[in-house]
Amino acid sequence: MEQKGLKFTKMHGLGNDFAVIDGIGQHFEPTPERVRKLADRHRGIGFDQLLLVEQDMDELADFRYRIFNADGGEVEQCGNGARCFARFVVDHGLAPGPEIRVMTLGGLMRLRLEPDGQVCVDMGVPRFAPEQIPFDAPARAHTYILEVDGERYEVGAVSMGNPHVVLLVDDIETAPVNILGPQIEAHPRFPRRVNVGFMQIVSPRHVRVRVFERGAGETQACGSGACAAVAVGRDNGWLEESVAVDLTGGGLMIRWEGEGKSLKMTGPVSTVYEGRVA
Ligand SMILES: N[C@H](CCC[C@H](N)C(=O)O)C(=O)O
Repeated sequence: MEQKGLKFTKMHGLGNDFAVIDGIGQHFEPTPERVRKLADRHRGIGFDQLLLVEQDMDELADFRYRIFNADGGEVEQCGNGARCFARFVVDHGLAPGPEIRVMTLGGLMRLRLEPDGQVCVDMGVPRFAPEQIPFDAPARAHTYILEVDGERYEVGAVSMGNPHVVLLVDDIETAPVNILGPQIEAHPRFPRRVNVGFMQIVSPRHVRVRVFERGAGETQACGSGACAAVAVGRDNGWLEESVAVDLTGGGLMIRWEGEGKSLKMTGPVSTVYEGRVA
């Protein structure tokens, strides 16, 4: 008997949770209002982002990887989601793996399923030029002064395909994530808004990060935010090439050789359940 409703798989990367939808085997129109309704944690599926699997029309990649925030906006990148995307397409027989190339609005990414079940994502080259973030600043700098509600903050800014700002804090537990986060997310100097990361440096090889995500609020983990924190930290000479990043939901390993090189992120993936939604 033909089952009704949209088929989805609920997954997460360190508690950053997703509804993953096969847009090849079924039709799904990701309108902002439909995504918002599905994202509702009381009346819908509930998720931080919706990930949509599509064919890559210009054949540069194996798939097109589309990402929608809970607020309905389509965005350029999702690191934790990329790990779930790789697991999903192999588990659903859409690709043999272990290497998978995906095209996102932020560019081409290579994903690799590791023998231990983790996934390594080549997140591409971090982009620091203000116009690439985008960020309203006269020139590229290691840090900038951002005025927020009359206060001045020293921040780093970088694109991982999506825009990130990073602030240093002494103690991640007491970081003003939900006070400063929303204010900076919508700051006028970020024309496409911005993900707001808070980083405590424990050592040059170990940091703790929390992120107030653009279009989703604080999440238990943000893959591109972890990458952005390491990129800014390394760009300022505070961090070494391989860094362990502790997020609320767990840990990622980030490796970045430096300016102009690809940044790599490795971490776990979890599949929670399969479902259908009206
Ligand atoms: N909120 C992000 C998208 C999701 C990123 C995050 N979940 C990750 O793992 O990278 C943005 O608007 O750019």
